[in-house]
Amino acid sequence: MCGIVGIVGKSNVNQALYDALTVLQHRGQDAAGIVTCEHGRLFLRKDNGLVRDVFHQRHMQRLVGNMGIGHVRYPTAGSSSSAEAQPFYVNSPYGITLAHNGNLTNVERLSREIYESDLRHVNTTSDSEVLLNVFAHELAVRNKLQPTEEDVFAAVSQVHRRCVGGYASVAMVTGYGIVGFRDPHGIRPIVFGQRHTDQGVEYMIASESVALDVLGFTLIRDLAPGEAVYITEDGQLFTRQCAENPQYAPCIFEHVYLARPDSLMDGVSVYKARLRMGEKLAEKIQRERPEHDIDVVIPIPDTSRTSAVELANQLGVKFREGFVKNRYIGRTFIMPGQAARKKSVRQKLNAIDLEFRGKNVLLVDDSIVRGTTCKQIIQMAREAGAKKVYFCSAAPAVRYPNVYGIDMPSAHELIAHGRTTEEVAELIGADWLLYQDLEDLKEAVGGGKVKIDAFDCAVFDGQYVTGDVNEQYLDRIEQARNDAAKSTVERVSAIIDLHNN
Ligand SMILES: O=P(O)(O)OC[C@H]1O[C@H](OP(=O)(O)OP(=O)(O)O)[C@H](O)[C@@H]1O
Ligand SMILES: NC(=O)CC[C@H](N)C(=O)O
Ligand SMILES: [Mg+2]
Repeated sequence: MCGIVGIVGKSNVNQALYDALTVLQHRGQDAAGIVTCEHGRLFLRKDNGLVRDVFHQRHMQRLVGNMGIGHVRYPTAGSSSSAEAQPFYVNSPYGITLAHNGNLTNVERLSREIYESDLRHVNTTSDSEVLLNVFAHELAVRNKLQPTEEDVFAAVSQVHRRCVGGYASVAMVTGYGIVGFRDPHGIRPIVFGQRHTDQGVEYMIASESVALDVLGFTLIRDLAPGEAVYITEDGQLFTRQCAENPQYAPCIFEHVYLARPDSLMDGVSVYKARLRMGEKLAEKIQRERPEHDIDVVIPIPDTSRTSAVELANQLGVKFREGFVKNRYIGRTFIMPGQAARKKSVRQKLNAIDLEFRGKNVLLVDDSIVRGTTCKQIIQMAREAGAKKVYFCSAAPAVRYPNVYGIDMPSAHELIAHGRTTEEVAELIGADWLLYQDLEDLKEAVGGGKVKIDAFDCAVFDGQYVTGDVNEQYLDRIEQARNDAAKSTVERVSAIIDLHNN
């Protein structure tokens, strides 16, 4: 779940891209990049780090041009090296740059095809560079000096035929325009919008609607699964369904954890979905423990707050902020290694002892993935003097890897994999543990005003919507991307810039 943005404006777009990336920072903290285009030339700055650390004034001054794209990265393939920061660039045809959120599941086959049939060279292990090369090849075979929207949409259609997995992407065709496209299952989110200026209408494509809001753009809509939007450099907008058999299956985990609550995603308010998750949890507690002895409900900041407030309301139990979050520490779950993740939970959250002393507390989190957060938090609650510590998760047990753009490649690193709820409760040290039911989560997200009846819920039910994910594939990514394997890749790839391991 990286963050992507593209803007076709009427004046320099560098500042707007930067601002949008800061709003999307929660989607990726490892690397950031912006490329702009002026008079047929590209200006690119990308590196490892947070947006505020990657772009200094001297970079911003050089990023000139009225159109550009940007990216914040949370790696799910290859390494975290700055060589794999995005946007990626290929010089032919036209000079194309691309930023990608998601993960391709047939990247090995595509890499072979690109080399053997398309005669293209890819130098990194990033699936996004592969995606870019497939798109570039499909545009190149149209054989046009000046590509039209028809050519761009035809290339996207071919991308859909060849690529499998999750991909929401923006690509800039130098001197011509910006195209946004979404995979035929709509797994990863992407929206577009517009704003009126004295010089004319400006367009923006982004991962989440919150980026549009903050920059004064109004949301036009989400891209449908398989659909593409193309905005020419002079501001004409075209949309086209480019997939043969699109099927809505957006990733439900966006609503659980990934997205900001103030985003509207596929017409659903993430905030409202999280409120409904709290409501459903309360109903489950009332069903299973009508005689509960909970004195206080305490959220684990940040993401679980919304569900926890509603849960407390419905139960009629006091809601208290028992943990204070250090606002200068980022999200723990999307940090690259387990050592960093473990250390930052303690640095990030501190307990207000008075809220725990002598009480039966119900701690609420949005999800339990590796169990890094809840184990430490439960211990902190006990040290703060809690009598009993109950724990509930607004999402069901995460038991299966994600292969579509969330870095959970290894089933064995998931605390609930192959374990019952009672076993997990014991491991994390909770007196009682309650998970949301999957049907309730689906209802919470898809049962509001806008009805969505299918989701990608693979991390909860092991059903992979693209139909190509089998045991061998899962074994391969587990070997390549478990925490131990990743740390070796990181050490090696940090040494050289253009790397090819
Ligand atoms: O079981 P785990 O592997 O620890 O993962 C789950 C935790 O990680 C996330 O929090 P994070 O700190 O990333 O971000 P937040 O501040 O948005 O809650 C999520 O909200 C859970 O608290
Ligand atoms: N989280 C993502 O969307 C990652 C995009 C891409 N697969 C990468 O690793 O850079
Ligand atoms: Mg959290």
